[in-house]
Amino acid sequence: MRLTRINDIVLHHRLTATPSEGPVVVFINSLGTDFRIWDETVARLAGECATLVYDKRGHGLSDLGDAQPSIATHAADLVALLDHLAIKRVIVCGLSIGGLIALQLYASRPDLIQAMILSNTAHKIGTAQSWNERIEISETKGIAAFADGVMEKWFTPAFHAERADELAGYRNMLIRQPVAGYVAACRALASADLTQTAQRISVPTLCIVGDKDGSTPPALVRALADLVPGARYEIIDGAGHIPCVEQPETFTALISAFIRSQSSGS
Ligand SMILES: O=C(O)CC1=CCC(=O)O1
Repeated sequence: MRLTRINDIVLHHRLTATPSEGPVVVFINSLGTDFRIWDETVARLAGECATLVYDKRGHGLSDLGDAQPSIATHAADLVALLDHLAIKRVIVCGLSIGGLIALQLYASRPDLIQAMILSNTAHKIGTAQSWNERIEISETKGIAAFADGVMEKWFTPAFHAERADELAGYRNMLIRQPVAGYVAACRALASADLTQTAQRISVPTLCIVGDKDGSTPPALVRALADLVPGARYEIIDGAGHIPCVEQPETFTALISAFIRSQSSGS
């Protein structure tokens, strides 16, 4: 693990050893999570490609900074992190708000992106009203006031019934998230619309969604895939909003095949 000052904030990140060949895949986490959500994916990809995970600004161990960050601020942080690590080209995999950051990275620095994996995300997520309501409850009552509702969106009923310990742990991850960082991300989401960027993408793109995603449902992710020229669209059965946690084997198999197809050019 590394803690590095970038763009005037400390960013928490971890780069696995770079194999001599093969791409670097960078993973961008979702609202209210930190980079531990990628643990199973990173472990399964070991030996196949290098992986970079990091806690975006205001999440996990990373600082928030003084000003309200936009999606563009988050993308600029990733540009600076890649620069710091001397990484010139990546396959970017963004979950939810992480997908918006990936799209923004493409808008500002397409030269850095070899291919994109957009998991459980969309060109626009929620409405200004829905995010403002969440901000208000976060600031007045705390994240715990709506955490159970969020868990219903993140994970399927089967996960709730059969994996109670993991559910408790991920609920803890959400409610221990600093409110200021959470609210700042909600504000960034409220004004983000990456529709035009999605329409301009000219790198191979894979869109993934859980069949029971309550935050970015299949129809919304399908709409994103329809915007991106030539994008592939895959549904993972038995997953909610965070398939890398709920169905890591299927999730990794999908992205692994996509990564291999980038190396072989198929
Ligand atoms: O918390 C949620 O509802 C899920 C979510 C929306 C944007 C994001 O990053 O996570």
